[in-house]
Amino acid sequence: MSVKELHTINFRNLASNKLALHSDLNFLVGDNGSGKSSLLESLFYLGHGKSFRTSKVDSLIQIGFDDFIISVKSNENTQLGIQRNKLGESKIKINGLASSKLSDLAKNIAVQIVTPESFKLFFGGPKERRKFVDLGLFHVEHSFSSEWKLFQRVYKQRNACLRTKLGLEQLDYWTDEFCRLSENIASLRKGYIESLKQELHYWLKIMLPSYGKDISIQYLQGWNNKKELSDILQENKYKELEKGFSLYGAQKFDIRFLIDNASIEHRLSRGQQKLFLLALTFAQSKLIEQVKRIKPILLIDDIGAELDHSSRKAMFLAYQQLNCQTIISAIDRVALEPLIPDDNNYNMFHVEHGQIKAMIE
Ligand SMILES: Nc1ncnc2c1ncn2[C@@H]1O[C@H](COP(=O)(O)OP(=O)(O)OP(=O)(O)O)[C@@H](O)[C@H]1O
Repeated sequence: MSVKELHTINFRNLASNKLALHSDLNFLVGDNGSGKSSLLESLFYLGHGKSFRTSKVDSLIQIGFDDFIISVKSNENTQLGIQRNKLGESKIKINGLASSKLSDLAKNIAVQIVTPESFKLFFGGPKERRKFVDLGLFHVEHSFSSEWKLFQRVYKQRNACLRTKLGLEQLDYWTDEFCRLSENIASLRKGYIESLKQELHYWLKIMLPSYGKDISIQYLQGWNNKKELSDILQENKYKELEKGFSLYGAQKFDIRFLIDNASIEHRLSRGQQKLFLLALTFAQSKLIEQVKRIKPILLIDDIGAELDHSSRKAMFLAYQQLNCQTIISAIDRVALEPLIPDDNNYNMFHVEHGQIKAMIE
């Protein structure tokens, strides 16, 4: 999918803005605090039903208003919209029809983002890495979403037995289910990470050619992979009862990015790490595109941060092969120079005090 028109009302500092987007490449230029990230956030919100910056919906609604609306028309004639109010109530519309599920929106639009905060993938806790992998899996592996929902239900029930110690006779039942679902989910994740690794190498060859072949992703499934999960849980039964929650299982998975067995963050500079993040996101976008009929939309916030001229050029070479609708923001036009195609086939927007205007180049 590519967005033809994006309309925001009362989202952050963006009052009412209607943007006619280019089907390939779009640039947003504006000073600090003008509203660039907010615009990217609005499109991300439509695709994910949540922000990449906050879990507080109130802070997304423009100060002094009660709700916000984000809607898009696609080049394929799909119309999607979401309205969210201060009480946390959402109204979702897909092609004019009301829907009650945020996941229905995500079935129609896939949005990927790289921001200066994306470094959390290396430096943050496992939560960020789990989110990244599961987002890809949600789009690429159809059975993942239902297996994961089921797993979470069983995980909660098992934890309740461990915590309250009231349903100990039921613990064995929930443990069997927990093991079965953990194994299923671990195998889906493992398969996905194998595909991601292969795809990643293609993009690293373009963006980080001198490191590409030495980079690998290590998958840690959430328990020692040389043992059966059921045996581990049996061995640790009293430890888990003492703690009151599950210590092993699919909820505990993590991934590591390595160069010759050393963590990436110790071997690559900040700029190189950003190129790695972009390569990873491009790889994920490509996998999503291969499986879904919907092409992902790629958002890159503050491209100038961390990347020098030649890194931005390398990113542009890769972008040209990606063939996804992309919106890139920067503080000034100079930061965008290595990315601007000679054929003028792009749209440029200027953002100022929450107002977005198309610029004639
Ligand atoms: N709910 C809200 N209502 C009104 N204004 C808001 C709200 N939330 C945030 N803002 C303001 O919106 C402005 C735009 O923020 P945003 O992060 O989009 O800027 P930006 O253009 O991406 O800046 P930078 O280049 O510094 O990243 C900020 O000044 C912020 O204080």
